[in-house]
Amino acid sequence: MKLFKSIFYTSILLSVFSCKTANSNTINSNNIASIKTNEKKQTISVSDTVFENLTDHSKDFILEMKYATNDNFLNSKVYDCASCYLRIKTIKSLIKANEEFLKKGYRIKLFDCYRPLDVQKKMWKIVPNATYVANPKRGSIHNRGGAVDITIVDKQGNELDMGTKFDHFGPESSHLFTKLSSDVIKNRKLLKKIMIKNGFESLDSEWWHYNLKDAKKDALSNFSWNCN
Ligand SMILES: C[C@@H](N)C(=O)N[C@H](C)C(=O)O
Ligand SMILES: [Zn+2]
Repeated sequence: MKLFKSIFYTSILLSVFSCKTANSNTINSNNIASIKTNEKKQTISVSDTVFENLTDHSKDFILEMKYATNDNFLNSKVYDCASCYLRIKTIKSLIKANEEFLKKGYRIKLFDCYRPLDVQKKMWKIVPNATYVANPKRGSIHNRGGAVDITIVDKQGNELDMGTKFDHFGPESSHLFTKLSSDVIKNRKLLKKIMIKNGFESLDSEWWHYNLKDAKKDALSNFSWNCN
């Protein structure tokens, strides 16, 4: 009888324990897995479209945000402060491109990043020419957080010779313009090659402008970033 009782209670204990273990394992593994999956899904979709400050992700860029100064074709400071906001997917591709430049002893200098739609309208009033300024009715990829205006600098911070200044609205700025020194052609080619390799496309008329390929369908924005 004693033996029977001890077998009976032991089997009850074992079954409760195994049931709990199996149950909690199943629940835990399912829940954790699904929560993680959900979190992962959310992280991927949110992080790729959200706007963030480039310098929160990398300090390896040089910023010379021209529209935060009076030294631009508007002759007016149209940004409150010099920050480079972009969608995270643009930041990711830009960092990869910059890593390639760094390996070669160069880095990217930025002249412009995300640009509010109202600033695009101001630009269009001054230069209503879609070769050089995107029509705000359609919007620029800058307004979608997917375009950058850039050049390359060496270890001393000297800009490589690209043949014209940034925002020179003339044929000499075009990738198709050939009456340029071999150095200029080489420098433009280097910029283009690395940017295209990392998910960007060039604009024929402006050697400095690059659009993230995967940004055309993103929404136009008009927010101004916080300067504090
Ligand atoms: C204004 C110039 N820096 C520029 O970015 N032009 C392109 C075409 C744009 O406005 O998208
Ligand atoms: Zn541009």
